[in-house]
Amino acid sequence: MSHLPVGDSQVGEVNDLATLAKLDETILLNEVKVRYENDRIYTYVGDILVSVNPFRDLGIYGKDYSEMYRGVKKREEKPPHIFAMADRLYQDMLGLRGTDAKNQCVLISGESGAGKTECTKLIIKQLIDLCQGNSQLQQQILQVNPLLEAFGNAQTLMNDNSSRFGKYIQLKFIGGREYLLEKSRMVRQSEGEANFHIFYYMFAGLSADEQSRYKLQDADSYKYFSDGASCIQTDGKLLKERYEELVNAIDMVGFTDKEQEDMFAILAATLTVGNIDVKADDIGVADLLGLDKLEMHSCLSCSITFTKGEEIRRNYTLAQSEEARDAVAKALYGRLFSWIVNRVNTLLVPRESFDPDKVQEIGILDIFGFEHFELNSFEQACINLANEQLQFFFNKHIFMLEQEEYQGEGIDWKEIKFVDNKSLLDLFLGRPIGILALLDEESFFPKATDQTYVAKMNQKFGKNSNYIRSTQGDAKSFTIAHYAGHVTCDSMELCQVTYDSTGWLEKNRDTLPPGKISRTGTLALNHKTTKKSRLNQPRKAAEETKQRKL
Ligand SMILES: Nc1ncnc2c1ncn2[C@@H]1O[C@H](COP(=O)(O)OP(=O)(O)OP(=O)(O)O)[C@@H](O)[C@H]1O
Repeated sequence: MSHLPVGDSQVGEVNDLATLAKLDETILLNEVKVRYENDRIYTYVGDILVSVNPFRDLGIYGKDYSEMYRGVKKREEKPPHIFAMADRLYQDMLGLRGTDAKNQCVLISGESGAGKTECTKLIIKQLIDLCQGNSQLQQQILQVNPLLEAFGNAQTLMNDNSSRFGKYIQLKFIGGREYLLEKSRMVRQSEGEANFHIFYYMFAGLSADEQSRYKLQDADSYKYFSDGASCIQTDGKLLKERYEELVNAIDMVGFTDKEQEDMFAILAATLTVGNIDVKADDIGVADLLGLDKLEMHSCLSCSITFTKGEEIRRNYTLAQSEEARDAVAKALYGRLFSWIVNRVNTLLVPRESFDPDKVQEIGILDIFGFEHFELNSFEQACINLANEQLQFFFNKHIFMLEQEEYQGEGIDWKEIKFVDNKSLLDLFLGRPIGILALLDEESFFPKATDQTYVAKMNQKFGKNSNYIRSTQGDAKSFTIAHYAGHVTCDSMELCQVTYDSTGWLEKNRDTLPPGKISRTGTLALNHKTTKKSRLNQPRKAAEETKQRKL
């Protein structure tokens, strides 16, 4: 069916759109739409599998389907399916289709709520079924998702279970890496959005005794629930079930009881950090963190630098103290999350000895999708830039390399036109002058503000076709014409996202009051610092920004 020329086939009947005699954006969208209306959510376009989120159970992921897509010899024999993708990855990794055994990689891309994480889970599920390996290990791997989702996902306006971190999962040589956890969510959430799921599960699931052991107060009293915590009452039953699934997952993956207790103690303390009254002397949460109260208070109220052996103490303004407090909470949560990911990797390393050079792997990259809200901040800019980079990679891989190959082989080929987003990447990543380089530069100047940052951008990028300066005389916002995400907008023009620069400098600095968190659960604050080390902080921020550029 998939090889019918376009003239003989009905719209929606072709499984692989790359086989159509003519394919443009309108035809592609129409084909996918008609297939979707007939519950065919998957469509091939050459090597790519297009998936449309049905938002309902179509009954297509059970054992029967898993069996149907096992060891498929010819892809055309079966309708497109995510399990077919998994089967092909598996066969190619092992060299079962007549080619050399090779490591494989899947890149899953789409806007927020498109179904990327579900696709990731389905691929892992099918790969595990195909391996038929150690059943305890299989179960452990399957439990990693609910665990990471509890700590790394949250309700947003686009998706009730939105991933707020990117992940790259490596199967076989088991391991995972996290990218860019949205730590700012720990301390502030927009209207209609929520903190990370784990906090709500914790209140719904912990017994009264446990809550008192962790010194938890009434959920409504915590300032880090910006939009309230009423869901703990209204959705209590469901949240309790989720808590039980999570505790089961924690056990299955292999965390000890002590580690589990430590996790909840740190979560409770992190939440409590938000209620510190920086103007008052009493910092009760220091006890929860095992810290000296005076030391912690001092750390949140002033900076101390040493110049030529002389101590210079500068009191923070109220806003600076609050920033320092929130930075502690973000660092605690961020490090707890990293610790969990690292611990999962350690716990799931196969026990049998293996030669890393020979181990084949399948990598699955699932990052957050393009975001375009009413209010877009630094997090949206980072997420959208990551999506632009993926799109660039995709364009390069699919169009440019393919065309180069045709040219190299002297094949008569009419050049395909595609939208190249390189100019946008240059706008963001250019050095020495790009949006992020300027942000690093401004983060370095003590007197810089979010407004001076935007003013500099207006001056530097005023003539860039992807940069639109605000016409409102509003010095705090700017607009970017994005390539990624444009199908989510009304027209097929570039998607214009207006970013509000409030807090960008601070978020980019991501300054923790000088000191260190030595290990999860122990925050060793030491607010004495030297002039040199303070000056190094923007550089550290710049290094982290570099890491964010996936
Ligand atoms: N194949 C599917 N069948 C049925 N429902 C689905 C499917 N894929 C996704 N969904 C539904 O859509 C919701 C959103 O999907 P998912 O969380 O995978 O989106 P996402 O692209 O990862 O979003 P984000 O970028 O915000 O993390 C899921 O919670 C699920 O209810």
